[in-house]
Amino acid sequence: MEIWIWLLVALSIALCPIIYNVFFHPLRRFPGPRMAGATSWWKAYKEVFQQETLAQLLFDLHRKHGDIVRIGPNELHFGKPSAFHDIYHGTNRWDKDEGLYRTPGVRSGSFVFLKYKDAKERREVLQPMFSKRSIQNVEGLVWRNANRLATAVTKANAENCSIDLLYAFRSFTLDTIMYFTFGNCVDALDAQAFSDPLIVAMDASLRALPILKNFPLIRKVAYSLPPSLIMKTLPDAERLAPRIYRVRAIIEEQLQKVLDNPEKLDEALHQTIFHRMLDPNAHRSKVVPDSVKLHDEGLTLVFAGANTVADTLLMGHWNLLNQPDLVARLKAEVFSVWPDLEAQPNLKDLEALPLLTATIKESLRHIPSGVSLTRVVPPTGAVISGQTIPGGTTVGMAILHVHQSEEIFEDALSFKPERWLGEDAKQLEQWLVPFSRGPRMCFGVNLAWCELYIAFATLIRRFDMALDGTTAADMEWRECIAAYYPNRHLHAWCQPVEC
Ligand code: HEM
Repeated sequence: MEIWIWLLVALSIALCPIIYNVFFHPLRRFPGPRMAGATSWWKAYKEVFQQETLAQLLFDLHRKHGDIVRIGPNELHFGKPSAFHDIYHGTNRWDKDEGLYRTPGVRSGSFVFLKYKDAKERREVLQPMFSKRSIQNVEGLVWRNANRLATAVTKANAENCSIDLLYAFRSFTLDTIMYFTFGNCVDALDAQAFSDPLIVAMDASLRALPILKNFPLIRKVAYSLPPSLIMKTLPDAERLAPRIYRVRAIIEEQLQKVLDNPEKLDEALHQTIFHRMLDPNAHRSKVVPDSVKLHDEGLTLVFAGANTVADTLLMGHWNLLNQPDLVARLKAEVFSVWPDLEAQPNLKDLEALPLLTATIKESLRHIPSGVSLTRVVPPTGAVISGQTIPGGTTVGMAILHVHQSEEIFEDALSFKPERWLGEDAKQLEQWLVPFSRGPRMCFGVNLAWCELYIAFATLIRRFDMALDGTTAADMEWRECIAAYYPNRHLHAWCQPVEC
């Protein structure tokens, strides 16, 4: 047969799925960009080649196409805030979607378990460590790290340097979650300019996420080789090894220290997460997971717990530093429970402060959560936003579409803590969903709030801060599973207060 006939056959085979997706797929009746319905390459093109955040594009797409937009051959995004509660409802035991949750390259771990059953079993092991009472036991750890943060900021200021607040906050949250997980940490807070190799590596690895998410084959190859092998065999690995391996290698080192010497955990000042992970009685099966599974859990906990809290601190401080009046009122409020610098308050005192609490809520509303948290509709189908959705469809919504909804939040893009102090604040609470909702909602909530109270109070009480030329363009962010900031991000001068 002539070569052109073979080419024609190959082309027809390649076109078959596109023809099916456009003309015969059960989702063909849902509106959206034609290319998005035809092929998953549309999403890949937007996220990888145009480096767009889909959730931001989706504001326009929802305006054009309505409340439901088809953004992949088998995927719908919902834009009406009430749809969030339809999808992430407490009774929905829907699977997480492989397309998104395989991105980190691990198959087990609380965040990435696809099946509710597996997630529930692991949650039974870990959740007791995150209860309000357990978190009271790590309050000391959080204060210690907040004080280390303040010391490092003071030192940098004495050297006439402004502070890279993104890296400073990430160092604080990384040391905290890592110590809480493994009973040891990399001491990122001690690194010059908050640039510990792990902080730099984690930041760089975030930029690879769009490729890893959209190209499963590249992801499989990249993750199939053990990081230790890559680090050993690649010439000049320290400089050349993809940053993502570096992150894994460092976390593996922390875990190995624990596995080699489990009794070392007892030297920690409180119970750690790995105390529980390594206790056979904590598991339903009475068996401790193998070392790969332990590593996967350690990695996902560190990723889930570090950047999210740091992003909230970042967005809060960016907005505060643009509103000096608000900072003055906050300072006065924090001062009321912390008059003497040497006698720091406890978490309970901070939790009673209305303006500080409202500021944290408003910061959580402003976090860059642009990923559609995708779920798979069960075979029986479901009703979402008043529409019947066929079983097997991937559905989701980015939290941003709830938090920036003008239908719910008046002047939604403005940072106004007062909205959480007004008469209708109680009603608004149901629309503050930074930790998501339902059976897969975040179980790090209490730790997150503890870190946020203590870090906000520490910086507000101990420093007079001013922007070091940061502009709105510097604060641009992108996200396809975890946010990163392609520009300069937040830098501020931090002058320690005397008393
Ligand atoms: C402000 C801080 C935080 C925010 C905004 C946040 C947000 C979220 C969100 C939206 C989810 C649901 C993701 C999904 O549906 O796939 C989630 C899940 C999760 N978060 Fe957080 N989180 C924060 C802090 C933490 C902390 C401190 C930890 C501690 C390790 C943590 C651990 C987890 C875990 C393990 C999951 C997966 C739960 C599951 O799928 O069953 N998070 N988080």
